[in-house]
Amino acid sequence: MAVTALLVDGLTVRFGSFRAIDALSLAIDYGEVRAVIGPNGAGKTTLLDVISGITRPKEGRVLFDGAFDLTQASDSAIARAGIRRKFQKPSVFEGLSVRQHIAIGADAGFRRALDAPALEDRVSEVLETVGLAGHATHLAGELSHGQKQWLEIGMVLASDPKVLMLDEPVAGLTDEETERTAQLVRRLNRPDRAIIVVEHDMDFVERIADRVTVLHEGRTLFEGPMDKVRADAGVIEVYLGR
Ligand SMILES: Nc1ncnc2c1ncn2[C@@H]1O[C@H](COP(=O)(O)OP(=O)(O)OP(=O)(O)O)[C@@H](O)[C@H]1O
Repeated sequence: MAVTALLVDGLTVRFGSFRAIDALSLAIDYGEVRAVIGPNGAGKTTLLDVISGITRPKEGRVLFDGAFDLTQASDSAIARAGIRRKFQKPSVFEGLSVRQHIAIGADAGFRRALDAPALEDRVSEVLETVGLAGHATHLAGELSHGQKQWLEIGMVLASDPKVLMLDEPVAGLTDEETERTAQLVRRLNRPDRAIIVVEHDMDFVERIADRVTVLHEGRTLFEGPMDKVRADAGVIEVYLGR
């Protein structure tokens, strides 16, 4: 039986009189990669902002593990609970090494305190996972755009997240980098982790997502596997056919 990681329940976010999220309800399970797609302004980033504790809703709840209402918690408490996000634009520290970045991610985020050897092991494991082991001593400023994206994913991963949110992870990447990112996201999938990806690249979404939620005007227009999403007349009309 699938276990729900996040339950979004009757969520409404208003900016003035405009409803960016409109009575939205959805559930995201542990063990799944969920893509959230939809046209510009559909409310995708706003949803991630609510889950991260950056934006407060007007109504509704977001329950983590069935009990912890994220809409009542601070962004730091949410991060400490293991709900982590990679923002759209990479913002690495150009003068720090790749290894230092991952160590910061592990040190700042890991839910169990790690002693020095365990921290080293964790950093090496993450470097291997994100494909940057060969660049460990390089400065972040020397990395390509794609490598910076993987470095940021590595920083988040180093904290051992239970919920991992990726906002447009392949924007601006080459086809080869996109393919490597798809393989990486699938590797990050685990039974005790939920992964949420907001992305406009539909071929990438097809490669990574177990299920897809299509948002339109702050509501769910369609939810299901990508082949059903591609075939849905409503989704084609408001998004895919454009
Ligand atoms: N702080 C804000 N103040 C006013 N309006 C906002 C604010 N943040 C978002 N909005 C509006 O809410 C709507 C949803 O925005 P959001 O960024 O969530 O969309 P999105 O689906 O992520 O779009 P995109 O694909 O372009 O990133 C948009 O119309 C946007 O202009």
